[in-house]
Amino acid sequence: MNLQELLEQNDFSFDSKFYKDCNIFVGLLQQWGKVHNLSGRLSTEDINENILDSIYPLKFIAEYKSFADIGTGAGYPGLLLAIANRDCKAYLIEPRVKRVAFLNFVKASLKLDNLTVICDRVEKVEDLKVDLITSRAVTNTALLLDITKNIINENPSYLFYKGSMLNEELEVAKVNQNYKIVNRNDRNYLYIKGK
Ligand SMILES: C[S@@+](CC[C@H](N)C(=O)[O-])C[C@H]1O[C@@H](n2cnc3c(N)ncnc32)[C@H](O)[C@@H]1O
Repeated sequence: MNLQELLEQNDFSFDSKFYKDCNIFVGLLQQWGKVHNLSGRLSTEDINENILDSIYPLKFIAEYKSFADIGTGAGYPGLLLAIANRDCKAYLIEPRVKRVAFLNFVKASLKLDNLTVICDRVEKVEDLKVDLITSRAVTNTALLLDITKNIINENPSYLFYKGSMLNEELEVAKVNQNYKIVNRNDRNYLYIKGK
């Protein structure tokens, strides 16, 4: 099944530019990934599944004008969210130089003018305020809430891509705001909504 069929099966409808951009991303990741060990699985099928995982929350999260993705690695989820919505300001925060070089290469190749890649650990980032924080496979919820304090607007929302340990993490993090968990296969998306 190709990417368009996979996404349409999940009730998404994107224009042809989105699919063209994604295909370029897939090709670049497969080229760079072999040389630089950017991401574990590089088959088109695995990358397509990661693309779906990255953008799936667009079904249920509220609109946002800006977001920062913490620890984007080879692109998930922040790069795909930036491709899917070119009207919002996207910041990808990633300290590893080779990964940052790859993200900037994709940015230039796709002319993603809405995207800024920051080569640093999020704790060290200054002079940035965003509406939404996203993160997948970086650290636990409590720590994510703590290390992103510097870069949030007054009413931030959070979207964390989690697995099965989410309930324990929620207890530790003492999340008592308005939140919801959306489940898809082994994935639990934690969405903490700003006021
Ligand atoms: C396991 S990878 C996950 C990459 C991507 N989010 C994914 O799901 O495929 C974790 C990434 O987080 C980055 N990272 C770790 N600590 C970080 C921090 N404090 N601030 C920003 N990025 C961080 C690492 O460099 C690494 O690329």
